[in-house]
Amino acid sequence: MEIREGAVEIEVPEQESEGVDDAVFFNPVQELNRDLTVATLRAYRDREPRASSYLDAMAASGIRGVRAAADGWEATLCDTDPDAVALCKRNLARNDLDGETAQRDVNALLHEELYDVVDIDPFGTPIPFADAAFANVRNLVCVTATDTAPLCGAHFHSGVRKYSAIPRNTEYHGEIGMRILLSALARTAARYDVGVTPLFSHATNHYVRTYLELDHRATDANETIEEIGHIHHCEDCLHREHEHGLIAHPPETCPACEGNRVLTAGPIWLGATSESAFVVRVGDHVTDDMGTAETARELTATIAAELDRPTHYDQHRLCRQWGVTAIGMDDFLDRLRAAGYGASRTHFGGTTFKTEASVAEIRAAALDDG
Ligand SMILES: C[S@@+](CC[C@H](N)C(=O)[O-])C[C@H]1O[C@@H](n2cnc3c(N)ncnc32)[C@H](O)[C@@H]1O
Ligand SMILES: [Zn+2]
Repeated sequence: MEIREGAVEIEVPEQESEGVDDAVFFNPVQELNRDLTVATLRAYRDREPRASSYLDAMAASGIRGVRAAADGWEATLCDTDPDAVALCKRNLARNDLDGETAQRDVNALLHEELYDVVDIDPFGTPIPFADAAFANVRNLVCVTATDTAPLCGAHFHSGVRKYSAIPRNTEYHGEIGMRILLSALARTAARYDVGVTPLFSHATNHYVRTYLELDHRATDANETIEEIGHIHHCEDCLHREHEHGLIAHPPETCPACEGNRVLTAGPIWLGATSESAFVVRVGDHVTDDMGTAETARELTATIAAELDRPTHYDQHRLCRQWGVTAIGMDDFLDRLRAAGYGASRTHFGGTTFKTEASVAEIRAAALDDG
């Protein structure tokens, strides 16, 4: 079956063959992820014009690598599966594009060749590929993680094992998952004296995606580690606070309600998960030939406007807690702003928001009886 994505035409396995064990993988639902990848690579080239080589580390049909090659990247498409590599070759040829292919374990390839950009898009967790990527790549590491249940704390022990961190299943679990992933990636990079700056990160129910710019000095790695710490969350009143540092000092009781059901998550990434100006550029590089252009533009606009805070709130969850009726989000955010607090929507959900106000301050500012 042929499909068109962006500027290229790609042969992909028939959808009916999904149940066939050895079919080359293709997921049409990841089109948004791929469109945003193309836009991010364009924005990144504006930022770092010397970056030219792109490794599609787990290529499957090769759709990412082919789209990057069509945009002028020197693309290498790697997969362990010989059928996938054969399909990658056909898809490059179908679009008259040059590009290398490699039937290799990408961890081995990364230790032999130097690339400016690597795209890690595995089944489940990316952690088995993180060491080779951070030890060897020059500029940018793009990562998808589809194991959201371990990341968010829904599969607690699996999360602890894979990410060497304690996740917590709070009402902002999507953000916890993103920050647990960033923490594990940042700590891995630091082992190679590499610092990371998240340029753009987004989360859906199905996956987390992040783009990390690398800096190759020990001092950069030290600065990265300073962005790591812990979040303390009260299950009784939803108060939360954070502290930087690798050692956690959880309060014995909640400072807001004095309850004793305080959960601690970490080590977790507390720094910015995206760079706002860069995300605006990503949105500018979304083009009308992309099937998800509208969604991609909306998502980048929302993320670019998000306040830089380590957790977010959900108005509906708070209102349930307080036994009051929720109001429209615009009104709700206006009330917070009128009371002097910064407030923004987030991409984690339609009723979610970020603010520096505490739960008690939000209640006072946003409730009619406040
Ligand atoms: C989720 S799919 C990739 C999807 C593809 N990037 C896309 O956008 O459609 C994961 C691929 O990784 C390949 N793979 C698994 N382990 C690998 C390894 N160690 N090195 C290279 N490829 C690997 C699998 O054969 C599979 O084709
Ligand atoms: Zn409390």
